[in-house]
Amino acid sequence: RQRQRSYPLPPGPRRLPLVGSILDVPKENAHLVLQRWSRAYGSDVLYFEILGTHYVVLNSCKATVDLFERRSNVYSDKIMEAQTDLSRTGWGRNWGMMKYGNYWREHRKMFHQHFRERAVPAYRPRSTRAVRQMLRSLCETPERFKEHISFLTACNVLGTMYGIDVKPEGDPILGLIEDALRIFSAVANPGVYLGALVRFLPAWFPSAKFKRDAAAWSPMVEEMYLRPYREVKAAFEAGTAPPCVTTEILAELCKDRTAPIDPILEEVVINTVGTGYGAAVDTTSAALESFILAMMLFPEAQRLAQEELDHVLGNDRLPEFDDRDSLPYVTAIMKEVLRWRPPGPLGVPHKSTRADEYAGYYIPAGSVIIGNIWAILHDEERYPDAESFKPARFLDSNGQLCEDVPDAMEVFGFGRRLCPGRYFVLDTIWLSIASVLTSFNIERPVDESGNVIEPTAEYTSGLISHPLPFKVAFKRRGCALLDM
Ligand code: HEM
Repeated sequence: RQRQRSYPLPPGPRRLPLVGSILDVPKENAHLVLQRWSRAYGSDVLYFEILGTHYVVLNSCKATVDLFERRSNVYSDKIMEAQTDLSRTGWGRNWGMMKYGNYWREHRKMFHQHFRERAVPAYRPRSTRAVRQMLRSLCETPERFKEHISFLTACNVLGTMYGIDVKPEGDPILGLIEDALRIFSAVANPGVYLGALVRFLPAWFPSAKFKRDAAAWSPMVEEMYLRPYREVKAAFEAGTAPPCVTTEILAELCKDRTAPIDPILEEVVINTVGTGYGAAVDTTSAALESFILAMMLFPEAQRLAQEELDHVLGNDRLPEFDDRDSLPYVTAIMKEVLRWRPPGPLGVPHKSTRADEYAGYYIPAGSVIIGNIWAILHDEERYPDAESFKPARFLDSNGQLCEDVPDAMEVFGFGRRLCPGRYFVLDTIWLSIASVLTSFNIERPVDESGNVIEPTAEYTSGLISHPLPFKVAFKRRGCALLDM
């Protein structure tokens, strides 16, 4: 109370009695509106309130470093229990939304052991196979490129996590995941089911549709977590488990493979691997869809990357991970894709655990703290001409990756909750970009009358933002596919 008296709240939209800023909070493209508010109020820290819940938005890299990193003991909590009520939907197992503390730490430690920088090269052979499968599918049915991208990511992650070889058509596990992820993206959209609204409304109230939806969704999400785990565990007990992260974890935990696992620890295993693939599939697909869109919209960047690839590979083989150091422009394209259209423009909100003061403003305890990844990656001071697609911004005058420019890695979030899958996914995205550009020219398609079809280049709103459906022409190049 003392602090509250000494410092004002950060600036933000009008607040009405009881309901707060409910009328002004955007439901669509919230990242853009929050970025605009920052300019309008002349502050990189904003505040709004809905039905008594405090929201603080950080719109600059400096503010996110100052709070999420330098004061991580206060700003590493998540909002699931208190605001979004995700646990009602079955997504309570998602440790990316879990309360900061020892239980979350156990998940993070287990995951980190298998996805730290030095661990991920072990997964590269599988990723390479998955990327090559995607190239074959793109040759056969290029118009279904979105499905091929989803299949690549699902195949790669499910294979790595559970050793599952998913079927290209009608795989029941894939269907289950897609349904569960659709639920997650919808309910976790900060603009749709703003938690405070949900919590205080009775179930029959039209806006409380969430509560009814949640009850129906819960068994489906639970099944998504349990079914693949149980399959691997049964195979592990029978001594036939495929090599994968789950098998490795089980082997670490059980000296004797038929010995029972401590039930609390087993829950941690189920959540750790299950959340991993949930967190990976949609984000990776969104990034690769944006890559395809960018190549169509910015042909010069595509041409320069292909020149580099042809020079290094001689146009007679596909790229390998070992080629990475010789292909800096391809790496720059990857960074620019993630910067230009970050898959999660508002990241995953954190929560403050005590009252604080920052930049002369009061931040109430229990505030939802949103790091606006979009605003940071479109900050004109750090990325001049930010809306343009310019991979060269990451390169020095010799065309090498430059250490001194911001590297857009805020796309993976902040502080102690920073995405632990980043090394793994950067591998997948890099190899996909290098392989697709080696094998195809990506062009705007033409209709039957020969007119070029322009994409809308618009995006969905939600926790993960995808380009709206668009058409594209993949034209095969050279003999690069011969050794597939
Ligand atoms: C381009 C792809 C990806 C993007 C843009 C991305 C982005 C993010 C972001 C923004 C967060 C929240 C960070 C925060 O709270 O500040 C996060 C968390 C997380 N990500 Fe990723 N991610 C990607 C891929 C992956 C992959 C492939 C995996 C797994 C293999 C993964 C696993 C996780 C997990 C488990 C968390 C929760 C971490 C925690 O709360 O401690 N992500 N990711």
